[in-house]
Amino acid sequence: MADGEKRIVIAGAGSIGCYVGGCLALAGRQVVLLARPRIEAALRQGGLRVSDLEGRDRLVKPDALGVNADPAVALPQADVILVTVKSGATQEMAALIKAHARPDAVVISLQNGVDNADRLRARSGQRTVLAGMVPFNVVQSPEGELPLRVHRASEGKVMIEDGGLAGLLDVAGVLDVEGLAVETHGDMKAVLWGKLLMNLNNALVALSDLPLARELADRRWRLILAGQIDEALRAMNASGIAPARIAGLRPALLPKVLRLPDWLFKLLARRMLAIDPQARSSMWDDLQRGRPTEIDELQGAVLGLAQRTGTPAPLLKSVTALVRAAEAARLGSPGLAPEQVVPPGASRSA
Ligand SMILES: NC(=O)C1=CN([C@@H]2O[C@H](COP(=O)(O)OP(=O)(O)OC[C@H]3O[C@@H](n4cnc5c(N)ncnc54)[C@H](OP(=O)(O)O)[C@@H]3O)[C@@H](O)[C@H]2O)C=CC1
Ligand SMILES: CC(C)(CO)C(=O)C(=O)O
Repeated sequence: MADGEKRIVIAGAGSIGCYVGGCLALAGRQVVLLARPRIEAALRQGGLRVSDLEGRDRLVKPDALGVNADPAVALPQADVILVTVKSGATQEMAALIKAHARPDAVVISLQNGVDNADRLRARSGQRTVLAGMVPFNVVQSPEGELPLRVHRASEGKVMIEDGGLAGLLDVAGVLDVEGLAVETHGDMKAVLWGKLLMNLNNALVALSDLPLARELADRRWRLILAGQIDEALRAMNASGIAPARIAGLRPALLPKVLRLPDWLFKLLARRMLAIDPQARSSMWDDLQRGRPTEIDELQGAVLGLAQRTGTPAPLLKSVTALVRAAEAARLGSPGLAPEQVVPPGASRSA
């Protein structure tokens, strides 16, 4: 079977799943979106609108979309399964894949966090599982809007583990299509830890209620992000983890760039600030929808390293506690000011 004919199942059609699945369907790939009934109904009724920062705005008509809410129907069709559920649902999705997918289906995690591919590997049977990393943010239209719209609000290439599947699957050949740039990478561990450094900002966006571009433009928030990254780099260094470059920058330079005055940051960090004014973070989406966040897989992963290596992490602890409180309150983003996030006595510029 030619790579372009492989059947791709999107396991968890939300923001990332609908964006990736929509681009693939528009490129003529055979795609089935495994969705919750609410999203299934919206897609069947209005189709899927897929737009991006570069000005593309395309519609996949309802009859051109494969969508199903039943894993027993969707998963057995897959040659390739792209897992796009939040980390808290990885285990459940792994069990569904084990129960319903063909043994030769290749599973690819397109999730944040550093160990979702390992979780899938451990629980989805003997299948080949590859780690992936999505660098861009996707904004989903408010519930009820038809057609459901997913907008890629920033840029970047999706990285997927070079799995040495010679002859079996040319990952980039299947997935690299218009609107979705995909490349393989030989060291996904470094890529995922590098991405996690940037994802430490997801919580700040979620706590502040600010769009990402406005939050990053404010040095008071950048100092908190820089402080978290310092703590994370110390814990990673003590654990022998070397994160990959982020937004073209060596990780050690990130805190320095983030601490620059606003005017200089805006000048030098143009690539980091190329973001749609509406984009926030996936953790903000979770707080707004009253769902559990990925704080355990993001700040929590670094806190685990810090605890094991005895490196201090007061800012990461404070941010984690605030996100947990907001999750428990289920009132959406608490709209905190930067001063409310820094623990008493701690320095943002540590
Ligand atoms: N959003 C973004 O911009 C970015 C997200 N990411 C990462 O990508 C991953 C996915 O995030 P995102 O797309 O935002 O998440 P979403 O919550 O928007 O999408 C996940 C979807 O999967 C659904 N789902 C969960 N379990 C099942 C199931 N068993 N069967 C069918 N559907 C299911 C969820 O429904 P329900 O909620 O009802 O359970 C939800 O609709 C996360 O790890 C995130 O961190 C990475 C980069 C950017
Ligand atoms: C915002 C972005 C793209 C980077 O932090 C992200 O990964 C998310 O929203 O989860």
